[in-house]
Amino acid sequence: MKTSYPKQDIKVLLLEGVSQSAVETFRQAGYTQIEYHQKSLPEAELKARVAEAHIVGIRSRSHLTADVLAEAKRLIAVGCFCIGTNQVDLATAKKLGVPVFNAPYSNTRSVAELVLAETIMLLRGIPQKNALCHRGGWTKSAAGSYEARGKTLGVIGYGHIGTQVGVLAEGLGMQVIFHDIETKLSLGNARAAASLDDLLERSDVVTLHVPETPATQMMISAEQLAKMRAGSLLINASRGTVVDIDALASALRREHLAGAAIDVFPVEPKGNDDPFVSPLVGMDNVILTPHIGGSTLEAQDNIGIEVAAKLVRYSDNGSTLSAVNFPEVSLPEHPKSRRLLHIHQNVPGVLSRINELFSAGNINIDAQFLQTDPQVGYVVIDVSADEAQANALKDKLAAIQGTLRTRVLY
Ligand SMILES: NC(=O)c1ccc[n+]([C@@H]2O[C@H](COP(=O)([O-])OP(=O)(O)OC[C@H]3O[C@@H](n4cnc5c(N)ncnc54)[C@H](O)[C@@H]3O)[C@@H](O)[C@H]2O)c1
Ligand SMILES: O=C(O)CC[C@@H](O)C(=O)O
Repeated sequence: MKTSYPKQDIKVLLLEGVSQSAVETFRQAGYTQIEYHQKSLPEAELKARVAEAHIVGIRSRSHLTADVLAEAKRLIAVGCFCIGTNQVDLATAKKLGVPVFNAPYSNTRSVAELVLAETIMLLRGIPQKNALCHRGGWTKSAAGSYEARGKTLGVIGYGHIGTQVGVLAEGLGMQVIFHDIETKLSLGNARAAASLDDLLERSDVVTLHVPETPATQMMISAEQLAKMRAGSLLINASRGTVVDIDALASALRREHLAGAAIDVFPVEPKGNDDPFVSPLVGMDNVILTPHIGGSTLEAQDNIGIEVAAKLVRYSDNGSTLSAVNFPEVSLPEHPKSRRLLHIHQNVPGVLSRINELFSAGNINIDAQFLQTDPQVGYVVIDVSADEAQANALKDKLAAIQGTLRTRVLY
């Protein structure tokens, strides 16, 4: 059956070197117009490219702000080929009728493994020993070197990654305590700390696994660092805005903290050719990594398939299951019907005007799916109609006041 919007007309823009598995997933689904960039784009170019695109795929460096999204007149959906979605103005995307998808679990294990490795390295003082050996030095000594066994790991943000870190750390014989804003089921022998301060005061190693939100901005500042135990260690593989990096540098210089492992920074280079600047550069007891917590081939390959498949499913079938900013519907295929999508502001009267259109046109509705949230309504209507009727209906649907987006899928 011919669609009103053939796949070969749908432009897919993929940025930041997302895995080739994403490209392959789009190709296998019949999408041919795929523009691929290894890097993020400067804002003016990003706006120009997004203005042409129907589907945009990014990682953590491309910021889809309200300004950028204002250019995105044709945009159907956004894919974040990662876990974090803080780089997209989700509320604006929703107001524009654009669902945003991500891969909420695909790199969880990769981050957890790195954090576990860093915990051991930091406890043994390996970063500074390694640095000294590279300079021709030799510090064969047990001073400042500890086993992980029996030490307390404080996990801040006990979600997918935090729980995995906790489980792996228990395997090493560590005691795990955690702090979260939600009540969480403890895995293994992990226990909730009484408060963030309680966690900071009791932990030998503190690891951060919170999302970037207004509440987590600078949640570890001078005051919190001062509450950490003398000689303790900090790991941040969450978001750069969560830690006051100058205060951390100062705590390390004063040797209040014995070391740190930092993967994410308040300002990160736009690409691999840009310089990296941080007050932590040159500190031998700090492991610095270029935001690669989730960058393993396994994770990137899985993320490419998962997010591309979600975008294809939405574009082909209308399903929004697991969208992070949008009413979720999981739709069956009705190949004998025509499928129309209507995304609208959730204000009284829109649905009745939609239904009036079908009854006035004497069009039989085979199935109808509706999901709303306080701002947006998403209705999918399967009808017995020919192509011309479906396209005429689409135009009438588009004229209903409050309409954000409408399409004929097939
Ligand atoms: N370094 C990397 O490459 C990398 C890779 C993946 C994810 N991340 C980051 O890690 C974050 C966590 O990932 P996840 O999959 O575990 O997310 P998640 O949503 O499963 O878990 C986050 C947890 O943090 C808790 N939380 C939120 N606000 C909090 C607050 N103010 N105080 C305490 N707890 C709070 C939530 O309740 C939740 O349990 C992501 O949002 C992303 O920013 C980084
Ligand atoms: O791949 C990226 O750029 C981001 C990785 C990580 O921070 C995530 O949110 O999944």
